[in-house]
Amino acid sequence: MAASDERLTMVRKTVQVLAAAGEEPPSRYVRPEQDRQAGLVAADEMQEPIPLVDLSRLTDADELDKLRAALQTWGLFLATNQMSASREFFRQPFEEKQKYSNSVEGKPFEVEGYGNDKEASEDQILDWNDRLHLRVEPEDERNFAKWPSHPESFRDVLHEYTSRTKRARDLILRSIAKLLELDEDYFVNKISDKASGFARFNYYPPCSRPDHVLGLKPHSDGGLITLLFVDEDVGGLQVQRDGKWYNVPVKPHTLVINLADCMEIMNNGIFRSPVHRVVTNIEKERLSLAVFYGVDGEMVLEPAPGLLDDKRPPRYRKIEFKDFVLGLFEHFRQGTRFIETLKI
Ligand SMILES: O=C(O)CCC(=O)C(=O)O
Ligand SMILES: [Fe+2]
Repeated sequence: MAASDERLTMVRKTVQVLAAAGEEPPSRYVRPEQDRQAGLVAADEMQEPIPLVDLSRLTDADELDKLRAALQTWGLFLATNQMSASREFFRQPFEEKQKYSNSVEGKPFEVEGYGNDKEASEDQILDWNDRLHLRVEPEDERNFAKWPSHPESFRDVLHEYTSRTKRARDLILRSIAKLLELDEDYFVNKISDKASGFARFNYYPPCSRPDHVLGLKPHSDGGLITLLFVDEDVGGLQVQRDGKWYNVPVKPHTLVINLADCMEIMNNGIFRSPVHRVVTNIEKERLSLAVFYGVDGEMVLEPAPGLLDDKRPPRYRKIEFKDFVLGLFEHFRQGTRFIETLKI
């Protein structure tokens, strides 16, 4: 094994451990000079705020209009909901969290579990976050060995929460189909009970150099839609529009819902999957819970035929979902977007 391969299979320290040591972020986390010059944390406040959509009123025309406006402008919107993300897991001692680790020395990296994102090359700039990543869909493929048993309520709360987010997913997919004048069930019928769903608990410790590192690098999510629950009083999520960064407002008991790349392809780019990032801060830790809903493993991704005609040709190449996933992870690590390579 080459020396560099050996280094990559070693278990990396979590960001939480680095932050607790109180040192400056190691060079592997520092963004390139050109990113830092632009001011890494800087973003504008939104002039017109993102609409707040009431999920229980999406049958009304005015609520649907709000959804359209939000998707056209930002690709994401806020939705009222209730659930408090549990901090308790990340507050436990390191050894306790390691029981659910995604990287055990000498074994291949696992997609599910606690730890860092996979490090695929030495030039990959790392993100200032630790995460717990768990499959929630299909329900019969959940790997409970990776689901924390402490706090005791963790499994029940996540199960309850994701049964609600799944209902919200279907409601939103139907509303988007309506806006596009497709059959209301077009997107819902494209996926089955085998469609994927992952919960990603992101933990961002305070960082001594917010001007040098990012909590999460610029990216768009890969699936259909993402339902994101963010910490009540700690901002950090920013969304890009026309090359500029904007702070996404923090509202208690509210979800941020954003479209993801598969949805952008399927709606032929009418509604985009927004590029977003997370910046760090010196004082406060931050937690978020993203539930990513995707499609079936066997699916072929392509723009909905009902949206195409002579004047509206397909803007994306057809691709099998399994090839899409491979491209997605490769590009995410490099900080680029695979969907760009599919544009016609
Ligand atoms: O922590 C956040 O606010 C955003 C998380 C995110 O974008 C992701 O997990 O893909
Ligand atoms: Fe994201």
